[in-house]
Amino acid sequence: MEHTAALSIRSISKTFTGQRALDEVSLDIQAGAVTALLGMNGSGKSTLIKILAGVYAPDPGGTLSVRGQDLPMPLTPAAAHTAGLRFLHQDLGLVDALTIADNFALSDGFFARSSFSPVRLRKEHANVAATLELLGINENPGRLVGDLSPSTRTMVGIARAFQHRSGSGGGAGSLNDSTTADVDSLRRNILILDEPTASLPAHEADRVLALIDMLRSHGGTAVYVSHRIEEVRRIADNVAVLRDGRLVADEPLGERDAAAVVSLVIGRELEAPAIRPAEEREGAVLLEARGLSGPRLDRIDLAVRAGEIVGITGLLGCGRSELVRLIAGAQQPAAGTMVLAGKPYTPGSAADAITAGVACVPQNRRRDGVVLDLGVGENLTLGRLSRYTRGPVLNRAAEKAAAADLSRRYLVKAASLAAPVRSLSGGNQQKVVVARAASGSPLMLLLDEPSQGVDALARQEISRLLKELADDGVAILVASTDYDDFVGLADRVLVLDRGRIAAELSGPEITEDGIALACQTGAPA
Ligand SMILES: Nc1ncnc2c1ncn2[C@@H]1O[C@H](COP(=O)(O)OP(=O)(O)OP(=O)(O)O)[C@@H](O)[C@H]1O
Repeated sequence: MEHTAALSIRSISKTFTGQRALDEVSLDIQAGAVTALLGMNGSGKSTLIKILAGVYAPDPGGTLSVRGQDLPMPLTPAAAHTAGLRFLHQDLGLVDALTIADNFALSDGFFARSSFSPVRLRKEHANVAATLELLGINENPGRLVGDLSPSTRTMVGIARAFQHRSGSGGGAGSLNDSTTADVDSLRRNILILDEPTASLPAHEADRVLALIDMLRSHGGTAVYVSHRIEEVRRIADNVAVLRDGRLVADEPLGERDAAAVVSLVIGRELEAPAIRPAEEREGAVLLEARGLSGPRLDRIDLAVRAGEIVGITGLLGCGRSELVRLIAGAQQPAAGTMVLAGKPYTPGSAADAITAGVACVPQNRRRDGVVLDLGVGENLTLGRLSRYTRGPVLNRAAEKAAAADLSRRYLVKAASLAAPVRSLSGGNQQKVVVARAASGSPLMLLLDEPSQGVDALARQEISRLLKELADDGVAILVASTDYDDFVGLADRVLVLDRGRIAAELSGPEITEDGIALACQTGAPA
């Protein structure tokens, strides 16, 4: 393994209005190794990555160099690309309606030309096939991206980042030009991934990690952002930690266990979660579903008691999210009935569900969970303004105080309550969604992948607040593919398999390994 710096970051700072997101960050990224870039929500990871990508200009004074060569500052996206910096952002930037090969061509500016020439098309397909093969991706370049599994899409996104144009001149687009990747391009470029596995189920994430492993075995260099500590332990050689915009650790991962990595990130030890006494879970049945069916669900019977926390998990396509959507009124069942608090429950929309007392934290927070251009405070109290009005008059002070209280309890890090949600880090946006859903005094709270992109401390805090809600009698249903979400939180975990409940775990059976096994075999460990 080489030990030179592939990328040197020197004195990089970034100030947004009213907020210093990065403060004199200096860091060497070792060549031929995977560096995990860690930090709590809002610590500055994405800001640093956007500076490396040439998307944000840093404050004057900092420098960047790749293999000893200074980069022009402020960096442009084109100069970052020329220097060999390659990025995989969370939204992969792939077009579902196009084939893998067309997506490769699109990013390289070949699209318009290549689509009309059968000769070029064949050649491009062969090149794309070679690139996929080099990275161990067993897919036909002619397949539509929309038909790929989530992990394959991510892997295709990585492969595409490594293509480079080679050719024998004749100008861009000549028949001898081609896009391809070879071992040299894997070694030469630096791959920077911003939470590539955040929305992938654990077993799908494994495939992406294996690909990064393979990249390293070819001598490749990667910077990897993740809140999933087990992944970091598996993949990283080095860890660099940002806290409040400052670099506070830059060292080899060594033999650190998960707790040690977490304390490096949060700056102290994470306390063990409190166990809920059993008597808290003995409420009356609040929601009862019978024969609930939909495109992915097959006659589900389910009862959730007041004060109970029930987990729902399963492998890809098991029907987990559909179950949440049916109960949340976002989708209508093909068959089956539901009863909520003793009354028939047939929500025709999410608004109906909320009126009936069922609140939901949806999976896609940017689309369904927050209004990005409204302030943090307004998002927190959205839909609940009647609480802060007397007659026609809105009591702004009461609304503000309620928003401030929620923001404090859910550890939302924002410049101010007036800051638009768009300016928050991903994890902090998620905390706003959870806080709002939980604050409306629901009878039942549904959460779909609640810890996506949320740091370890906030995750534990959300867990603690969910337990408090359950202690107050709220029925809670948590759908997740991150089995760690259930440990120390759920009273029961239901494992779905092809639309049916295949296993149920409770009490001490609820461990990451126990759930993983039940997901694979359909039976509790
Ligand atoms: N466009 C922006 N305008 C104003 N403030 C911003 C903007 N982008 C980021 N910030 C602020 O900069 C800080 C760092 O945010 P950043 O997105 O880099 O965090 P992060 O470490 O990537 O967090 P997460 O783990 O939640 O994704 C945050 O306090 C955020 O509110």
